[in-house]
Amino acid sequence: MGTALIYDEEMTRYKLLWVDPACKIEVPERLTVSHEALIKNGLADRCVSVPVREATDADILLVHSEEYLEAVKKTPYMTLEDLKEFTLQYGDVYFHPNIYHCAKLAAGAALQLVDSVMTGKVRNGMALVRPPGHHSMSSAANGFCVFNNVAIAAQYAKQKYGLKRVLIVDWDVHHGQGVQYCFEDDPSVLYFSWHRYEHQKFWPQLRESDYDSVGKEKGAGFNINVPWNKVGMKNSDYLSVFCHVLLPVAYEFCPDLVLVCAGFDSAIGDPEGEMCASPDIFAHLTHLLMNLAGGKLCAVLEGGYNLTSLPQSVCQTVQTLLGDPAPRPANLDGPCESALESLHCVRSAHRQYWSCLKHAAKLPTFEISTKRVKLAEEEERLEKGDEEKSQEEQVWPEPPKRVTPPIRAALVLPNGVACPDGCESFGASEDADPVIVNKLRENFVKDADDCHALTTLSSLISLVEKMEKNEICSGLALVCDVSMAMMCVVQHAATALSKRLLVVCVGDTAVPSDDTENGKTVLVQFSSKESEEQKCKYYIPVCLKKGCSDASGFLQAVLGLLLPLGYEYDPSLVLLVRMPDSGVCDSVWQQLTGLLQGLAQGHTLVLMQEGEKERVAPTASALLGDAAPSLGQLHSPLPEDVEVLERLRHRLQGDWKLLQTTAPETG
Ligand SMILES: CC(O)(O)NCCCCNCCCN
Ligand SMILES: [Zn+2]
Repeated sequence: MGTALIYDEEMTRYKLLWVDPACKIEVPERLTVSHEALIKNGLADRCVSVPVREATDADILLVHSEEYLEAVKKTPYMTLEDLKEFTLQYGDVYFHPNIYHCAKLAAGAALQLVDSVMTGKVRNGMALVRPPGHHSMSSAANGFCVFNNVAIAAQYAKQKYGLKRVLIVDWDVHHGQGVQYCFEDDPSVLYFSWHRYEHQKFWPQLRESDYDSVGKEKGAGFNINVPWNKVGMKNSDYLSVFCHVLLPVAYEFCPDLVLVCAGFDSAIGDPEGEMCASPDIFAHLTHLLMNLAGGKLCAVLEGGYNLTSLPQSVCQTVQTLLGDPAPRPANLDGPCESALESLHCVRSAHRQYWSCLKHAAKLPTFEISTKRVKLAEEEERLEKGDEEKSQEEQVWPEPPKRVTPPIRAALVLPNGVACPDGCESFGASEDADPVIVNKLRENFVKDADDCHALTTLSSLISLVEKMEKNEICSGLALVCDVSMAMMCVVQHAATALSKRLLVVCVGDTAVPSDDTENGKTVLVQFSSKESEEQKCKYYIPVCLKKGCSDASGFLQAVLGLLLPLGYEYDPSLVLLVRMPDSGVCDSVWQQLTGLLQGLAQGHTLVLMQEGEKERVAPTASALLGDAAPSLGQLHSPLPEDVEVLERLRHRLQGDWKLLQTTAPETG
């Protein structure tokens, strides 16, 4: 299934008609440069074009009051003076004779997107709209927003499709208070937002935008606010919050649909956000959400005011929705202290609501609050100092071209095992390098005349070579001895390949720990066997009580340990090894295979035992980028597993900064 793109140039036909410094950044060009970039990069015509429609009164009344709708209906007939007058009652927003029409189209576009996804016409999609929506409230326009496009879409989806749970992810740099107010007592809609806050000094300066607004009554726990108390947040800060807050909770919540308030003013260069995250981070944020809700994801444009980073970020998002592998994340150096403090506060505020956070460190409230006050005062003084510091022009490299290899998935299968559609069957190329073959023979193939093993191994080696050259994206091999095949690839990668290898071993087996010494290989092993304590930074045994058979424990380990570590390590190849007795179930296996493709530009090589031929189809579908099946609502992970995870994170966070979840104790 494809990706929907919803855009109509009618939504460019309104603009600010008077002087208002607060609103001058919200210009029609935001939409035109974004759409033109999609066309220029050949992404628009890879999408399914879905037309906009006007939201009906009934649609709008799902969120807004009748008096507000009636008032807005009058604006097309107002004089300029009346429009100015009408605007005065709201904050940081402007009206225009054509904005009511455009606001109906923006909301209608979101609904068209929901229909396209829910009816299975497409898998996911993006709506390029203006005016944005997430600040508008039941009876008020605000922050350039007139109707709350995404809130209306959530109510519409619940009503029309009987959805039980909807996740709204708001990565815009402003707090979508309109969305929060709409759902704060509603446990069926989980609203997640990060936003520039600066201890309530940044617009809209609301007390209820802080991390302790967790929702009300039945909705307690279903509102997650991550305040950024400093500007300059980077890719590491964003990924940390996804891995340690949003994803664990989102998987536990198990939404039927994911809506994204896709604001790109959280990208570098934006005058509002003043953050430093690069546009390609949105490829990863999108990718990390694409295995929720069976891939049903609707992204609706909110903010984004830098006419260079906005189109770049839009293209990164749409290209990922189309299934293209994400670019390797630029050098991730760990979250900053302010971000860690916010992370700690949010996890602590939600401990009581989400079992994945149950063991999150508590907030020493007294100490943290006084520390925060001290910090804020300190910042106040600094702020005074650099009042005149204007926003220096930020520059950043053009996001890398994301070329998809001609072969998406290559499979090395024994005779008689069918190769699923979309995959290429891969055999040892005749020109297998004799030197390598001989070395294999010596090192790995026990009885030298076992030509079957030899051909399989040389197929593996040439497969790895072709992945290295980006001729093949991912691979899957059924081998007679998984451990031996793993050692062979590790050995080859360590010597022949110049880059880093991440080995993810699912299940018990002896692993080549000596090879992890050289820092070229990181090996993470999930098993139920306590392994002898390895002090090596590069061999990480994750011992789970029920091994990989307990979905929630295993998944929390993947989200809270493997992913952050994998992002920080930034391998050029991921080797995913499934041991015969791993006990991992198909849906968890597919989630893992899907999530890991956010690393190494999707270069994932899967090794499985020959006997597991019924695993070929589900694994191949994950390698082809199909969304993994939903895991269902996860029960609490076993306390022992959470304990193991916390201890591991604590032990490793000195070496792996993205594992941190609390600010280092300051002296
Ligand atoms: C959709 C959105 O979240 O991007 N709207 C942002 C509204 C910002 C209002 N304040 C502007 C002050 C000018 N420096
Ligand atoms: Zn914004």
